[in-house]
Amino acid sequence: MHVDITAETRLLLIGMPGGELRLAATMAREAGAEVIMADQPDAALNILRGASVGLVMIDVMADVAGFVAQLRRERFVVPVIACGIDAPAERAVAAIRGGARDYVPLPSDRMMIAAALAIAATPPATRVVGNHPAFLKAIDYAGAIAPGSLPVSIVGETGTGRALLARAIHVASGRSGPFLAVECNGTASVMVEAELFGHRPGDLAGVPTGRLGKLDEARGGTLFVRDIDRLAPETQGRLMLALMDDRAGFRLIVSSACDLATLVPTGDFRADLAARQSTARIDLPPLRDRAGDIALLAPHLAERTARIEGGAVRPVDAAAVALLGDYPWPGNVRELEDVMRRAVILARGPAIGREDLVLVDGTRMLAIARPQEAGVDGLVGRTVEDVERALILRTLERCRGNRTSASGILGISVRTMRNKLRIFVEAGIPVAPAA
Ligand SMILES: Nc1ncnc2c1ncn2[C@@H]1O[C@H](COP(=O)(O)OP(=O)(O)OP(=O)(O)O)[C@@H](O)[C@H]1O
Repeated sequence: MHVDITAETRLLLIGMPGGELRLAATMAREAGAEVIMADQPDAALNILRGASVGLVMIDVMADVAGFVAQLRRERFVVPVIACGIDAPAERAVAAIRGGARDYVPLPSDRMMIAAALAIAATPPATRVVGNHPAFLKAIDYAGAIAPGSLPVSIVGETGTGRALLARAIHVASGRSGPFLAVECNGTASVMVEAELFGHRPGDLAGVPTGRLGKLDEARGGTLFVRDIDRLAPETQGRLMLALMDDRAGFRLIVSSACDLATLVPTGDFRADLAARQSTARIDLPPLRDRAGDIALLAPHLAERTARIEGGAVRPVDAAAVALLGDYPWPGNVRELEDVMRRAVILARGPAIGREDLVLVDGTRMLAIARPQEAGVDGLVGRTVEDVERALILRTLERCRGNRTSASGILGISVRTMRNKLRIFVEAGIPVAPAA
């Protein structure tokens, strides 16, 4: 089972009292997992109003759709997974249609259920792997500023390990409070506001109850705001006001795709918030710029998934590492992690080999590998313009339409890239849609 539970790990389980699920949850809790239990969706909502939860698991026989609808009404952003023991397939389908992110069939053995719940409620590993000089510089700096409460911004492309580093800073800081995360990218601003600031009873139409915001809940701990460059201007203002209050009592770490200062002149980001948050800025390099780290990361990620999700722990052979090093990784370490998760399942031999490496759409990495011998000779006879166009389109395709990653690989600005693509489109040449 893989669930991206961002930074929080507290698991809320909704299951009938006396049922197998509840008994297993008690066992998982006794073994040290952070599991909160509720008998009914209503009781679960009450818990959510007062405490942050990273993941909700709900018995598929409960009213999943009704529960998810109420979560939306109250603007909660939390993944909901339906689960059941020998449940009929229609219930699972209905749960997904009702808004559950996934359905997880649980084993019938109570010990096994307890183990599955314990995994879901285990904090993600904070081991940070890599030894490229630019990466080490970032890690050393993070270690140096971890103690205390200096505001930190972590700048890097998606999947470069920004959340992992934020958590590592929190752990190294020794702060006793919780580590809580708020996601800005792809989350409606009303939802982000509710997550950050909570609301009082009656503030939301049709919702008589109030709810605690993460700003209050993070007291004594760390609040991690992911992709803060996507935060709406009004919310930036509210956040800045809250931060000016001396009693805030939490450390704010943010991640963004670019240096916040560069967004100030265009009016996309508040100057005061950018300045405050840039007290310490850590730049995480994209994976393609530290391809040497793949030799360390690939086996680490394969072993981690094998241990968490089950599967044999196999080494990664040298040819596979070479093939991985040849790919541009638009999704960075997260994408590599996903490739290794599939490889753990696919591998049959003594080691993970090239044939076990598959992209998200099922394309084998071997099939798209750059022919090593083609070289410049193969280009003789073609015009520079023609070769440039082919290179741009192919790189864009490999980056699945992501303009920023493709232009980074090509060493041109996003603006130049967009201009070129516009010219291609005008000439009737098909261009991969923006990711
Ligand atoms: N240097 C690293 N060592 C070990 N694991 C890593 C490293 N960098 C990233 N990971 C793993 O890769 C995955 C993605 O990392 P993370 O969530 O921190 O990325 P991110 O930059 O916050 O991106 P996004 O916002 O898209 O999630 C996580 O599972 C994380 O544990």
